[in-house]
Amino acid sequence: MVRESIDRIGVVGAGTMGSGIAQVAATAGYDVVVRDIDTELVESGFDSIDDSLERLADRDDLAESPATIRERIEGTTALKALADCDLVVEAALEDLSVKRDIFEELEGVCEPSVVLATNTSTLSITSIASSLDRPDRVVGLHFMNPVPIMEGVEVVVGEKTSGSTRELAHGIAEELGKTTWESDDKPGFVTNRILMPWINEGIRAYDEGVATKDDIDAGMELGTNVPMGPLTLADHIGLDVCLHATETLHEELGDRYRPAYLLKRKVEAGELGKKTGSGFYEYE
Ligand SMILES: NC(=O)c1ccc[n+]([C@@H]2O[C@H](COP(=O)([O-])OP(=O)(O)OC[C@H]3O[C@@H](n4cnc5c(N)ncnc54)[C@H](O)[C@@H]3O)[C@@H](O)[C@H]2O)c1
Repeated sequence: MVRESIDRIGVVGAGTMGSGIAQVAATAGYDVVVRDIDTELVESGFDSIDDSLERLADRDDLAESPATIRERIEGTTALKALADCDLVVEAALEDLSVKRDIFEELEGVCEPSVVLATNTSTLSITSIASSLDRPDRVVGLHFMNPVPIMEGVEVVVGEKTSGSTRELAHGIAEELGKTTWESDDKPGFVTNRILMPWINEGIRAYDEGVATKDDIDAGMELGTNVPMGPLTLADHIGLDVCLHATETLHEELGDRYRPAYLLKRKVEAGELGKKTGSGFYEYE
């Protein structure tokens, strides 16, 4: 059985997603411990949380003050500080061997009843859990970016994920104010399996001169009612993230997922989108 009563949530990784997950958990009243590999990275995660909480407070979107919410979050560089957590969500690098190592360490640190969730975008839950004694307590809890704003969470069920782990994943996401759907542990799950080829095709259309980048984005926004066209969305996600996800899908699912030529060239040139100030568009 898995532990159902959750008071304290551990988050591994204080980057874009980990800091967002810590923030929504603390906002929902949970005590949170966030772990990253060095103090500066933990501090930078706290800076993002502070900025985001201030913005939400300015819009009257918080029931408590940012300071009260923030007090519930502790930072650490020691994984063993997660020993008394009732649930852990891993949001470290999208790299199978890094995630496997983290889960093996977590298995040594956390009680056997504690569910260990991963926020992976494309990696197999079954592969991440494959070397564990208790793979039944591993599940995908795929939050969307930016976590405090996006309502959806994809629950991904691995080969060995137990029914009680799966139930807990849906339940906790709902406690955090999210709405869930479920995917089997197939490459890219529901979201990235469909989103990444859409972005990739937008990049190919631009590279092959079908239209200007603005017209490709306008065509998809005005013509299909999506909030952002593929090139703008790629810049927001990060072109390196899009390339990595597409390469994983290509490896698993074959030629229809081959990354667009221009996506690879942009990443090699260090033009990763909004985060580097330039991608398909320029940013201040
Ligand atoms: N960014 C997105 O849009 C998005 C959306 C959904 C899911 N994801 C997934 O979430 C995960 C995190 O992505 P991100 O965008 O936050 O990445 P990020 O690079 O912003 O943050 C990752 C953090 O993990 C830390 N880290 C690395 N190894 C660690 C370890 N052993 N222990 C603790 N921390 C460690 C890094 O120092 C870094 O701060 C990835 O699996 C990614 O695929 C990302």
